[in-house]
Amino acid sequence: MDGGGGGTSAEPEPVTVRLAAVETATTMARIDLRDSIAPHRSNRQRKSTLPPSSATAAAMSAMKFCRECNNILYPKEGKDRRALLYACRNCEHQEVADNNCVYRNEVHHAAAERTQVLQDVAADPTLPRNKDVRCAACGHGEAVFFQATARGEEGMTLFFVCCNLSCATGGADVPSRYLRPEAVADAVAVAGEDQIPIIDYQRLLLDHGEESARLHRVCQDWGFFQLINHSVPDDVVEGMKANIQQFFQFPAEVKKQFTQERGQLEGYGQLFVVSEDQKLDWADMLYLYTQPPEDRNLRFWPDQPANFKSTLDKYSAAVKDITDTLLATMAQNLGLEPEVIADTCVGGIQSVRMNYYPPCAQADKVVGFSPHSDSDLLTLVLQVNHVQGLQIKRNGSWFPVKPLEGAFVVNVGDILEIFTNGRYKSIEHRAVVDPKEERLSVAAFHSPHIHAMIGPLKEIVVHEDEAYKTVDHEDFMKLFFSAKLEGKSFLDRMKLKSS
Ligand SMILES: O=C(O)CCC(=O)C(=O)O
Ligand SMILES: [Fe+2]
Repeated sequence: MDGGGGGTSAEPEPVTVRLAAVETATTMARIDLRDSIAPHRSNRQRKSTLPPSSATAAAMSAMKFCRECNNILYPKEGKDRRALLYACRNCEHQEVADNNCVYRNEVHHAAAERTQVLQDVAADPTLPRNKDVRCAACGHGEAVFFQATARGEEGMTLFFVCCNLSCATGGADVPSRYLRPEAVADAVAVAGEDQIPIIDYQRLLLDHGEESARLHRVCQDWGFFQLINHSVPDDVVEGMKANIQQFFQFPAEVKKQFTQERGQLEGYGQLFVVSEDQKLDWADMLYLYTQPPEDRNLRFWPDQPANFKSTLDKYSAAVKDITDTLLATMAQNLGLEPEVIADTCVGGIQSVRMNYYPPCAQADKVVGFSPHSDSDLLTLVLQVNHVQGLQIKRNGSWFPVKPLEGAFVVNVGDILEIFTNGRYKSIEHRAVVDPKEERLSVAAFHSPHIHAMIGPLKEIVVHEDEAYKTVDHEDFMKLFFSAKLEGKSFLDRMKLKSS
């Protein structure tokens, strides 16, 4: 089942309904057989590329007129003389062309200011759409387009308006469903404070003394750590990053083939969309069940990029392997036989959630991923690009995590807190959004098998009271979803009153 803040989706419309402008100015005149197509340029460069100077435009559009009757001369093939002629359609006059260029189409590409574009144009259902363009400002892959005369320019201008709302509006119009005033109110710990602890996986394997003792303390004090020197091969990690970046760049119609089914989590969409008036996270996700392999529903696994499935397969196995090792070490640290936890993980459930957080010009008014704790045993998060956004609740304020290149951010989930009767802490965390750049992450959630009982391990509570209820895994998930849907703290529901 799900780890983390997973949920149901009544209307899993992806968040990518925001926009920016890409403008293409098309000036028609006489063809020079070599069309000139200027590459995309930034706003700053734009002034020098758009529009063509009036002198150039005039030269390109110069027309010839009949010296007998003053009507327009049209280009015509002169078969006898094997030459290009200009002929009058009113009288018999014709003359040999002094230049073989009869038509020239100049296309200037430039990211433009939105001087004339109405803000809701991207939502206009009557306008044609194009999915072969990519917005220079936000990377979004869908635009509406229309033709109009641009002020002070000759010829027609073809306007492309990005369908990414926050992009085109400069963030002025973040839809109200995404506005989260509470996000602004919450204090964020000042930069310069300690970072979350680092655990070296190789040292953990080699010496079961110092590093594993540190791991034990970290799980009690922080509930979060970065795992370096882990065993997932670089090519698998890099392959995973590349695949997921490519997937989220596909046009909406490609991604929508994998859309979640109503009331289900798996697939492409958003989390916990249950009603029209509900606040939404500024994120899209692709959520897949990956282990045990027989639980995979390949209908939701993208078939492009071409090696997506094989990469995720390798990634899933490698990450599960690390998780099993970490859990065995933790069990020993808790004074248990390693099998006590490991046995619950034979046939254990792993799901992978790939998170895409588009940039938002009003980043401090939206939330990428609402505060939550993960409902699993252990989560391993891979940061896909350099943009940070994960924050954990520590000493009452939000503590920004700075992921190390190639490391996993690992966190204790609710089930591990319950198994350990509260010794290990499942920490609330959230993701914030960057004003300019997209952010991507891949979270792998690990839970016991579906028949496991979820409650304090009996070996742990020999001499103490149980602080949490014991329920079977299916009831646990039902409780998780109902708490989530009612916006209640899930762990509080699992706590026994006396604790
Ligand atoms: O994006 C992140 O860094 C964290 C995502 C997360 O917390 C989750 O998927 O449960
Ligand atoms: Fe999470």
